[in-house]
Amino acid sequence: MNVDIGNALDAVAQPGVSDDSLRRLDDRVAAAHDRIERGIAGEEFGYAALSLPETTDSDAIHDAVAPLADSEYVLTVGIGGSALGAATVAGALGVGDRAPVLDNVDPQSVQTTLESLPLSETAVHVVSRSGTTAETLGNFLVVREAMADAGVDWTDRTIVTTGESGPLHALANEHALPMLSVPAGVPGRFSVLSPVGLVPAAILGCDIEAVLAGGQAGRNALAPSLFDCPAYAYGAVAVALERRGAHVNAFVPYAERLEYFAEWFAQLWAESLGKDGMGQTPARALGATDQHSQLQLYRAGRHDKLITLVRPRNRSQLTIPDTEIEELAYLGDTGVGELLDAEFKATEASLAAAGQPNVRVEIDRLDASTLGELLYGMEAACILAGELLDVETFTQPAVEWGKRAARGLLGDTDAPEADAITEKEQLMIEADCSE
Ligand SMILES: O=P(O)(O)OC[C@H]1O[C@H](O)[C@H](O)[C@@H](O)[C@@H]1O
Repeated sequence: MNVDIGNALDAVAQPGVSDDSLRRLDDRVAAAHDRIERGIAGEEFGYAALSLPETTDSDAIHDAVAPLADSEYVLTVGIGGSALGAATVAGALGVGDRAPVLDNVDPQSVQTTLESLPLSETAVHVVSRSGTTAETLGNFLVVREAMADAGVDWTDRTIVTTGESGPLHALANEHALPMLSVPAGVPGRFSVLSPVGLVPAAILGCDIEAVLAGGQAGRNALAPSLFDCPAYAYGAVAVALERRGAHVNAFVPYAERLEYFAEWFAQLWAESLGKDGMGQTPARALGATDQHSQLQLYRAGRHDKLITLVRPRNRSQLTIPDTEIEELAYLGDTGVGELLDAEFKATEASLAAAGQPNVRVEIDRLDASTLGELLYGMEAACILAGELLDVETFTQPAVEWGKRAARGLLGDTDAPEADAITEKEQLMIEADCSE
């Protein structure tokens, strides 16, 4: 993974970072790196995520999924970090269409997904560290019922990844289900390089060892200077730009297989850094598609954004045939991939010409190893950013209030937050549809 921060310098962009600021910031990066290395060495909560390429036991994953190796599909039932990692890995490795995810409680979507799957050929991967997340457990109970209705013994087709205790752990024990662990000390959004993110890919025959090797390459690339470490360069520049007014991070992969990666990054960045009145709002986009929608805002809107452009340097080609249409002759005999690369470079230059700060994140080509390096790099960048912002990177207390209010609405009497719902301030504006 390489990172080009040239278009974030104040010679190009406003807000921008000066050479002097980068050098001063690098002293803080060195101190943060020491803190991170101590956290990794001590297997401290959160920092333990950066040991996963070493601590994840891929043999244990293969052993656990062996009974499901004949599956044509893997349905992941989870939410947040317990679903996005799996979707990101499967999508990036080209098996996303065989690895659907139920990570929302939308009845139409759940129904449509279940009706679309041959449940007798589908492995179900239920993922929840706590084992109590309402959306995940609610969906799982629906999936289990659908399997029974289809005459499928759910215990033959279900694998569980969960914490060391809790209702899901107990259920797996009760029914002798294959079970793997959400690594202790690793928040869900940082757990992709563990069974949480790797089980579906393993069932579908992907090279999870190569993903972990890529993660290890990311581990080896950590260094006490942003000028020697792409991940730290990205994290440090993102913080420097946020401090100068870039309160949005528009994350734009130029590879369709990285579309879920943007979703994964959005949770990682928002849930880790959105604290104490700080944090960049992730905006997910896709190149080249969103050049025809959001680019207008990115180029001509407020200078309150960092645009992160992600691309593989090498990609497959698909020849565009010659055409008799004179105005389109320039397309003839080029490749679709070549067109996408041209649009990437043009968009990058367009943003720079408008003084909008942007950073290029590049991998050689999109494969299992570079995916592992990219995931690891963004995790390390996020942890560094958390150190520089001095926030609690690995917790997410703000998400708990709404959960309690929802449970209160559904009858959980220990949740006074629900009262706020009935006491809502109302000013209803209604259309007058009378003729
Ligand atoms: O894995 P679980 O315990 O089911 O948690 C699933 C998700 O929900 C929580 O609310 C957090 O926001 C996420 O960081 C977590 O990944």
